[in-house]
Amino acid sequence: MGTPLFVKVCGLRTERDVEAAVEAGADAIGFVFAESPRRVDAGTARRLAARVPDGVLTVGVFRDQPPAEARALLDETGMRAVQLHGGEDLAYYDALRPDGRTLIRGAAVKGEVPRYGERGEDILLLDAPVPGAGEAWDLTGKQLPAPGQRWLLAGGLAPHNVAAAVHTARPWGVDVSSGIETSRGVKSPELITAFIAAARGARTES
Ligand SMILES: O=C(O)c1ccccc1NCC(=O)[C@H](O)[C@H](O)COP(=O)(O)O
Repeated sequence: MGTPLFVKVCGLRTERDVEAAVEAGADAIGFVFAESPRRVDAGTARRLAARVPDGVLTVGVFRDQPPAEARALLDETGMRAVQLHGGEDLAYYDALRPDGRTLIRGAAVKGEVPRYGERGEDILLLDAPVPGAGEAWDLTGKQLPAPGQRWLLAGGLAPHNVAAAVHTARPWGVDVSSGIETSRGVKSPELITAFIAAARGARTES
């Protein structure tokens, strides 16, 4: 059996969905503060994050928002990690680094695959060009991060295809949003549970 796969579920907005994710064994739960149908306000995020046990990362997701705005929301809601999903530069990462939160860099694969560590990130999340759109990117011929580097495969994953994607790409972890929804922005506890089980099953077999 290899290293356990890290599983992040993103864009949760209800207690029911957070409970399903925790119960199923998610490693990280993302709360979207960027412009999105999945966006949550600070009060909702704080209330939901309070239901997440210490061992599970709570992740605030941002896209090109001023660092001061991001820091204020992260502090107010008690997030343990931050995911930057826009064109944030090294200076932006450096501004948040002293806070001690896990830094996740959401990077779009458009041609060449972005390299791990270019922003000093703890985790690199490789995604399709439009985040949260449920679209996969083509892995064919891509130079993926080296084994042992902490990177998440994202983009169009779902319970029915995550195992095959893990076998092909051999990521350190996976991230999902659209594939655990019944309609845009509406998560399904059953799909959350099925996704986490399918992802974990894939790594166990490898
Ligand atoms: O989910 C969003 O709406 C979103 C909006 C703005 C920035 C980031 C966003 N999501 C980031 C994620 O981590 C998604 O889970 C990831 O892009 C995968 O999405 P999907 O292809 O829908 O599974």
